[in-house]
Amino acid sequence: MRIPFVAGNWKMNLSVAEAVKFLQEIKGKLPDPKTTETCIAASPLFLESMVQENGDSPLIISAENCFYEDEGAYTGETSPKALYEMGVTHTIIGHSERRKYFNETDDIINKKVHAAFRNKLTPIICCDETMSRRESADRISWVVSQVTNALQSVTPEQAEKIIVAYEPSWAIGSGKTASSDEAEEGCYLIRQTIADLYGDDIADQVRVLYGGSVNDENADDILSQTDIDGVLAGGASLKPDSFLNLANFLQK
Ligand SMILES: O=C(CO)COP(=O)(O)O
Repeated sequence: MRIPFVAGNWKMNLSVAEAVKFLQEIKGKLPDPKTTETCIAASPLFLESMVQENGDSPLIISAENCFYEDEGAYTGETSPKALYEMGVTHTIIGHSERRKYFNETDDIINKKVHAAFRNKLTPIICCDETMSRRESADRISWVVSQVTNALQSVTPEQAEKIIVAYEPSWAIGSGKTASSDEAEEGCYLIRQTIADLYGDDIADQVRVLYGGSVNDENADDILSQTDIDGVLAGGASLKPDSFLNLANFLQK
């Protein structure tokens, strides 16, 4: 039985003061984590204040990215070791914006997945699909190869803990959500790839999320799909009310 996972990715938005206020506003209003786990991924600048403000609230505090080395001469990078020390438990890895603007390759993403596990962080691995890929014949192999490459040398014990998000970049920030069938198809493909790599038992445990213009109007359709265990929302996670609507969706 997979526990639904509702996550927000704030990207490079809000301020430290706004982040803290957001956590104050949602405190006590989140679902029981036995029924739905909730998570916000934020800038590393905010994370320490957020962990402190969060206290024993069930909200999971995640980074949006981390580097693949623990420490060293890597100016400007975010250490996964320091994230763990700070009380952060999860990190997004391989978001399409990292792939597009920061040239992250599958190889870098795989190294980051290992760095996350080495530092006891749960990776939320994003799998992209551009519109040109969607329209081309190799789109299935593109999704399969991103998952396969991200998981190179990842053990079955580690693999069962990962969270994977299908986030077609043509649906991100565009207001154009994938239809529930398109979203299910992408998430199904990811689960099948994990089954091919690690077997059905592990594939059945891994949470697969959909992300791309999710809001409280389309969440119903998306979350009712068999292979979609939750959402990774950008814009709709920036306001406490709309995040709470998504977080509590399954309790209604
Ligand atoms: O990129 C996303 C989450 O990681 C999705 O962003 P939007 O929900 O704003 O489209």
